[in-house]
Amino acid sequence: MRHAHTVAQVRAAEEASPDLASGVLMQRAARGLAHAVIDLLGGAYGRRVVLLVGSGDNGGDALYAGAYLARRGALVDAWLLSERAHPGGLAALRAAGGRTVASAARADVVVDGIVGIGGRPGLRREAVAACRALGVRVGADEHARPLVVSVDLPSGLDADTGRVEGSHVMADLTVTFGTEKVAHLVDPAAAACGTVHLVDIGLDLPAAAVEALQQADVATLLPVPEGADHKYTRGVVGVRAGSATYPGAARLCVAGAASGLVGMVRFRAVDGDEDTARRVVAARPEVVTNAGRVQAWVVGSGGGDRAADALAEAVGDGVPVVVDADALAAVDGPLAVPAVLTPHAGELAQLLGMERAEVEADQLSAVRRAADRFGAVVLLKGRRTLVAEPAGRVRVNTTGTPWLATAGAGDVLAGLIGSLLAAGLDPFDAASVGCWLHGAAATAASAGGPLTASAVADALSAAVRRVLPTP
Ligand SMILES: NC(=O)C1=CN([C@@H]2O[C@H](COP(=O)(O)OP(=O)(O)OC[C@H]3O[C@@H](n4cnc5c(N)ncnc54)[C@H](O)[C@@H]3O)[C@@H](O)[C@H]2O)[C@@H](O)CC1
Ligand SMILES: Nc1ncnc2c1ncn2[C@@H]1O[C@H](COP(=O)(O)OP(=O)(O)O)[C@@H](O)[C@H]1O
Ligand SMILES: [K+]
Repeated sequence: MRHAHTVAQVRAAEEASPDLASGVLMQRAARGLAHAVIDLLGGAYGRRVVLLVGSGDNGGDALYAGAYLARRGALVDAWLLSERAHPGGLAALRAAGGRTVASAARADVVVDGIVGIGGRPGLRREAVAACRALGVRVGADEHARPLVVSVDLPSGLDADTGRVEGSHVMADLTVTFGTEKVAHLVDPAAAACGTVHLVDIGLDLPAAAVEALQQADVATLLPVPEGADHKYTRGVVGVRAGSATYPGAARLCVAGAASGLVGMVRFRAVDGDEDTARRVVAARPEVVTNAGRVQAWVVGSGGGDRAADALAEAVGDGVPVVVDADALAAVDGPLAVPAVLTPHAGELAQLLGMERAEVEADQLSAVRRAADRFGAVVLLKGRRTLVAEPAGRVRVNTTGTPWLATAGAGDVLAGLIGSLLAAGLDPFDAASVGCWLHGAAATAASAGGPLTASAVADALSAAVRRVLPTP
């Protein structure tokens, strides 16, 4: 599991550490930072390193790491952006042969120690000017540039929210300490961090604010059939998706449900259209289309005008339900059954009465608000899909590829989550394991190239197999 904590949690853990006062925490941080820079550059000797140094301990980390790099033969210049700089770090850098400079134009790597978790969002004018002089991207501008390593957090980001306000550094690599921060995992801030490398400095931390499943976590959560299981004990997932207008959505949702994680998939067309059902069975002969019991329903993908009725009928069955696409419009408060709502940003904006841009700018608070208001697990789809439950836990998904942004991919995801619910996972685990597998299948099927929703569905069984221990 990857964990992200808030600044307040990190501060409290640092205060409680016996190694804070002696400066040992900072030494661990700086050494980890220096090693990450050496790994990135493939060595230190002869490399031109410019440190951008702010007034706080974030600048101190950069200075001590600079001293370490200078001792290994790097040419290290520290550009001090404030009249104050960490005195111990400055002395260490000078003793190692590093220099302080008032400007610089060229570097193999820029180490961004302007501001870390102690900063307010946005960059000051001098910091923006220094970044520009060195070709460090601040926000969306693009030009030829050196590698940029941010210390703890790309300067200018808000550590706790995932929001972006004002200018900020765009990093290739962010080296963080003790634990990840929310901004490392949650978009849009996460998109500014590049690769995130965590250095353990020995902090003792409480439960995380945000977490991200890793393959090992998915392996422990996956439903695996046992000796005496039969198809009904493994679970039956019901799909009420597609319509005469959108018959493809029915097939894609069923394909997501039919990756083999449940004993049976039962399909019912939302508008009762027999043609849709026939086409689903033609594509997937293992799917049954008669009425009967299910352990979870998926409702709404491509469901057209009758999705609200289909949702009401599914809820009437008293089993957990995945509410997707057209059925989301019928949700105006908590449902009578455990539910996973699967909106993209536009659908979540409608659910909350907000603008889409507001949801995209503050994804974490929007998904938390929706989980609280609808008393359900809410999965907000995007590059970094978020899964929130009413009790406050949040997971962020880090698998996938931008090629997954393709029509019908959401139908596959809804079916997959439904199958995990029917197999017995609770809604929070079903949603977060579902988007992890969906992203992993997409990455494998894409292999760096174009992707269709059908290809994602076809790759699901193999993605599950890769997670399971080898027999
Ligand atoms: N406390 C500890 O034990 C450890 C702290 N560490 C480092 O310490 C950092 C936190 O240090 P600080 O609490 O000194 O805070 P920072 O160094 O993150 O920032 C505070 C300083 O930046 C200035 N500042 C605030 N907003 C700014 C902005 N938008 N633009 C430019 N300057 C701004 C403030 O005037 C203040 O002097 C962490 O991010 C991490 O890098 C690490 O060394 C690990 C151990
Ligand atoms: N930039 C991106 N990078 C990775 N995955 C993405 C990106 N944009 C969207 N996705 C994923 O693609 C899928 C799109 O689903 P959705 O918007 O519901 O499409 P549809 O309604 O056509 O099925 C979601 O799983 C979402 O998380
Ligand atoms: K920084």
